[in-house]
Amino acid sequence: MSLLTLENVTLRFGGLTAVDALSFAVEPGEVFAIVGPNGAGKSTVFNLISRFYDPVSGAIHLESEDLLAHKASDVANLGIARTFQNIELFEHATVLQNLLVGRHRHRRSTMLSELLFLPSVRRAEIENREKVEEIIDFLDLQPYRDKMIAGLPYGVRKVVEVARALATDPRLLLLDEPASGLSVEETSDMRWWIEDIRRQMGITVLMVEHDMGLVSGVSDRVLAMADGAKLALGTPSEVQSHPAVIEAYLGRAS
Ligand SMILES: Nc1ncnc2c1ncn2[C@@H]1O[C@H](COP(=O)(O)OP(=O)(O)OP(=O)(O)O)[C@@H](O)[C@H]1O
Repeated sequence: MSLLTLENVTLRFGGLTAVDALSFAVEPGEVFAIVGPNGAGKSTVFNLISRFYDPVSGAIHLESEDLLAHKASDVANLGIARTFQNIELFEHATVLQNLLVGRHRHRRSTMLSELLFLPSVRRAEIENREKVEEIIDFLDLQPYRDKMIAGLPYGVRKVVEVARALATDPRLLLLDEPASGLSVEETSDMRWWIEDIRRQMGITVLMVEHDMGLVSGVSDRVLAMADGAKLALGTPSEVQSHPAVIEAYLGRAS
């Protein structure tokens, strides 16, 4: 069974059809990229999956779970985590604190049990700390562990955002332009992080990305969109050589 399925999903902003009868499925364990010119509808697709927007028609499933029956606040509990195009972290908190916030959904305690600091609360706290330390090590964030986000270089913040998403223990990780604003070297590091997240953590990755080097290097399959609709779907090389894709990019450039 596919991990994520979109069937005939349409979303309009007033008269503009931002996503137009779009269907695709993401298989467990794959890295799946969505590419397309500015305004193609890529971020809107992420916002639909995250339940920020309600489609006017169509269906979205996480395995057999009807995502449209859930609110945005349920999405993390279902196992979907995301990063944002414009990094969204708590600026005046440390890396460690930001990651612990990411663990929030794993807190099953009540306020009373927390006040009494019951053994179950203590155990959960230790488990959360261990998980967060594991992610800090995994993404080489040890040197920044106790640093405030506000003072960190942009490239490090991008990695912290990925770390915070991983702290929720997702089955599906949505990365919104993971390479935007990164240097060539940082983009290459990001490629290896994505590869490791898939291979070592077994997490399925769905990303929106403009950097075709990163997309080709790390993706199993690519969906190319324009004007809210599917232009092509296949391996990176199939999609890059697809006439409709070439036309869409050259058309916008000219
Ligand atoms: N909240 C909104 N209200 C109105 N129109 C919107 C809204 N969000 C997006 N749009 C429009 O919907 C279309 C798709 O936008 P979207 O941001 O999904 O594109 P994108 O492919 O992610 O572009 P980019 O690569 O520039 O981020 C665009 O025409 C955009 O102007």
